[in-house]
Amino acid sequence: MSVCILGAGGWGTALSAMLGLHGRGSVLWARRPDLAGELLRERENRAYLPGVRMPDTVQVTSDLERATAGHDWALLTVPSVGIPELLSALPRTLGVVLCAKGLAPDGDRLSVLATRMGFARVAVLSGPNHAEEIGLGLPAATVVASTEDAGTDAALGESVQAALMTPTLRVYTSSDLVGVELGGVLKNVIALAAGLIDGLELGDNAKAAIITRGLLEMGRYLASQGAEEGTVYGLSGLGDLVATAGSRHSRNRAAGEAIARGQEAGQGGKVVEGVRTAGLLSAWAEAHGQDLPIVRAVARVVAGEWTPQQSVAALMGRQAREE
Ligand SMILES: NC(=O)c1ccc[n+]([C@@H]2O[C@H](COP(=O)([O-])OP(=O)(O)OC[C@H]3O[C@@H](n4cnc5c(N)ncnc54)[C@H](O)[C@@H]3O)[C@@H](O)[C@H]2O)c1
Ligand SMILES: O=P(O)(O)OC[C@H](O)CO
Repeated sequence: MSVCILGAGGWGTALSAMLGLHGRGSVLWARRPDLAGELLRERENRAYLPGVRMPDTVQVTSDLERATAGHDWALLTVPSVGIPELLSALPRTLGVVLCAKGLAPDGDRLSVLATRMGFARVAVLSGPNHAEEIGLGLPAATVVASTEDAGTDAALGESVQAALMTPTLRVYTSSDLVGVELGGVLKNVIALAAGLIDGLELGDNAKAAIITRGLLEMGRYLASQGAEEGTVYGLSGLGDLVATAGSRHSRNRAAGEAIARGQEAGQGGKVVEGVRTAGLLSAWAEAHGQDLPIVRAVARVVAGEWTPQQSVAALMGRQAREE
């Protein structure tokens, strides 16, 4: 069985390479014909995932119709900003597995957007999964969530689980689409905050505090959106927060560190989802009278309204309270 992967950045490339390591086939769609040509020639994605070989079982194309032909569902591995455009070009009968850890332009979940656009079979894939490690075949676990609610299809999750489960990737299913999807979205913002602490050299205690209080904030937001209570403590929540906030691979953590050091937040053209997410979530919290102080602090820093030091002072100066 060949897996259709739409998006040839780090994540799409890693999944195709991982499947190839285990003798499984895939077709990888790159939006830019020049990138598709380079991947076919070099068998390595030097811009987005250097050092990972793409086995011959990976087919590459920049033709979307050719990529999806004969496939019942596809993994969508482009950044969240590219999801609306990609969805609009896909047949509504295709099952779509959303892998981006970001929000739609209006702040909605990407799965809500997909359902609104007429897709009846929607799932999300999320977990502590750095492309740099998955692509090399290092062991990892992830979650695919789908549900019968809102017209989506629970069976899609099981198909994805069967297709992606290999000796190096353990895939769990979940019926909590909201919780799994939002865990990956929120953890990027908290990882950015952890990076600010790294860049300011504030120490391990501060980092532990931001991760722990950040997890609480994640749980608060997930609950407000109807997620199940335990999901934030699973792979897509706590698991991904741990993997990201302490990682040398994380672009979100590294962006926070760079900002605190007065450097450019950009990561060589690679997507840093937390920057846009922080603004969207902070605006939501303000509009709904919700308390998301770490999200707000990160949003203000990335918008240039606060210095990193001001964000620390704001968080430390909050009113005394019970844990
Ligand atoms: N890199 C990881 O370890 C990892 C792991 C899990 C999930 N994710 C998520 O997957 C998504 C993609 O991340 P990535 O690491 O692959 O990004 P990346 O920065 O490595 O690459 C982005 C790719 O998407 C392409 N692209 C940009 N805009 C596009 C558009 N409008 N339409 C089609 N293609 C477009 C770029 O040309 C590039 O090929 C993000 O939401 C990220 O949070 C990443
Ligand atoms: O590099 P980041 O910060 O986008 O994180 C990558 C993955 O989401 C980790 O699970």
